[in-house]
Amino acid sequence: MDSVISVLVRTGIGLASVLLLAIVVEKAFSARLDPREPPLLPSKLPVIGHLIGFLRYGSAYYMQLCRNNDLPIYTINMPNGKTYVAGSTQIVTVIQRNAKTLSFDPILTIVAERLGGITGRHLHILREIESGGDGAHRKLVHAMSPSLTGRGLDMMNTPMLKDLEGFLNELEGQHVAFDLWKWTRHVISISSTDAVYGPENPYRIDNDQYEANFWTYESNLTMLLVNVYPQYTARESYRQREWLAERMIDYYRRGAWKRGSLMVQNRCQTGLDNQVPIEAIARLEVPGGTGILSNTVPTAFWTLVNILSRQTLLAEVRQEVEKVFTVEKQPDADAGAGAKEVWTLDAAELRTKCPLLFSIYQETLRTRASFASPRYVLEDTVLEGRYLLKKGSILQIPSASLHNERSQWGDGAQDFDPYRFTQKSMVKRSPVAFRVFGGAPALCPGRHFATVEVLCFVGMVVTRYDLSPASASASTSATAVEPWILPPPNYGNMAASILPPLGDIAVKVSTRKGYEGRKWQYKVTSLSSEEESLFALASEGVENAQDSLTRAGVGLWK
Ligand code: HEM
Repeated sequence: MDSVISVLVRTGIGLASVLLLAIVVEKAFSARLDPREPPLLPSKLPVIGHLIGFLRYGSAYYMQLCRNNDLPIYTINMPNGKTYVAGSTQIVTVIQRNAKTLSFDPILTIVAERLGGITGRHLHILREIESGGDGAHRKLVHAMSPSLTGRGLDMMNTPMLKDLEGFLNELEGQHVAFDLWKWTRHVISISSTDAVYGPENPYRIDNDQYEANFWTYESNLTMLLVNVYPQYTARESYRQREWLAERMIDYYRRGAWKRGSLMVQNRCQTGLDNQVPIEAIARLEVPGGTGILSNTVPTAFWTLVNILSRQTLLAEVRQEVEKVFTVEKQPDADAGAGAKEVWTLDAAELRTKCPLLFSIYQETLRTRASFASPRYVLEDTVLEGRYLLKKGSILQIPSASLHNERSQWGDGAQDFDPYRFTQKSMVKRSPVAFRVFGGAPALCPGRHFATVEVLCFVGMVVTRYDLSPASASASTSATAVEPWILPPPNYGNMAASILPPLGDIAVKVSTRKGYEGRKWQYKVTSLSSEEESLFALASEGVENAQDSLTRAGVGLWK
């Protein structure tokens, strides 16, 4: 008994000492804060309180802090140093004007080293110039943008849509319940990566083994990012990373990249021109998979279930999308002397003539985004003449707090309103209020590709099929009707800006009555430059985007 008491007493003294030490450190930290720096936001548990919040909720934690505080920008104390959190459109507008000193590039280096496993001389070549490197990684990223618009985009859309066609045809033969999340993940993973990597797509290796290993790696990045002897502390994801890297190195060494998309070719050629060894180019593709897939897959999933779970909305979307199909009769051997109807969905028309579907897509992104854009402060920077950001600190911009700002989105800012982007809003909105694809200097180059893919996937699924939830008890019954219960987001995922669901969602599928026996296909037509600017969204030539959207009658901005 005595020994139990003495253990309790010792533990109590130990905890009290740790707490005391933490309070002293926190006090010392606040004393070091320059009065011009954003105000300090203490955590309930000194020193590690914010870290615990971050580990629990990921980037969504920054949004929660913003929601509970009225400050446009503040400072929090993290074990790795000072972090500023900017959560108002007003301050983010100013931040974007300071893109030279508030840089994304050191983050690219962290990604290359910790998530790609690149070290030594190879890392030095990639590292940002401001930290003494050769700056090649930024060049590789810049090389992507031109190949993800115009002809390069069409070249990727063609195989991606061909794959979608095949996967969606297979659903006709699906007579047992299946997990809608895992199915969507597989369909989008293979369709996207076939488009990116071409006929020798590594994701298809060994019966899609690369795909399976990639998702295990992707969902366990935290300890790799922490980077303390990752071979021991992040054993599983470290092993997956190396396995994935080996396959990518093989793809590049064989020259398979020359048969891939313009995006892959441009990246690789730019790397070679800048003395980046082929092994390092290949290794970058491992975390590169998170760029291509980690947001597109959940966006496709949530957009789809946002529609399927609302019967009236589903009927409206079907009516809208059906109008853009062209229908032709084709002689059909299976139908004897009869002819088969061929229903063709033009990807460009879907993008420009379906304002409701496009609105639901944007609203899904707005309400589901939980990402914080990280920026590294390269030089002391003063915002609005009053907030000093000190060199060497990290700045986080949680998009979700901008997406919930009532001055920008009105009283229903937190509600999912499928019609939000179809109307001319009465609220005058800042261009940075919608920040799903980030902003200068790191605006997402893949947004056009992702937009086409998600709209085409969702538009075709809802037109062809009835999908309904199947509970475990009724999973094989064709008649039971279950209410949709959407899974919660997985806050533990560090890779995604649009969080994946936590858990399964079993559904059953059948071809819609009256829609059987048709042939379904997509058609790729190029976007006009005006149409492309529909997808410019936030921050990319903000003024131009706003003009084009207004001309096109899309109520994104006012
Ligand atoms: C719905 C799908 C997608 C969403 C929501 C999304 C979102 C984002 C966000 C929030 C950022 C960070 C920007 C910042 O920090 O300001 C980003 C960057 C990036 N994304 Fe995407 N993304 C999507 C699809 C894609 C696709 C399909 C690709 C590639 C084909 C891609 C490639 C990239 C790259 C390379 C960057 C880094 C840009 C830079 O450093 O300049 N993304 N994306």
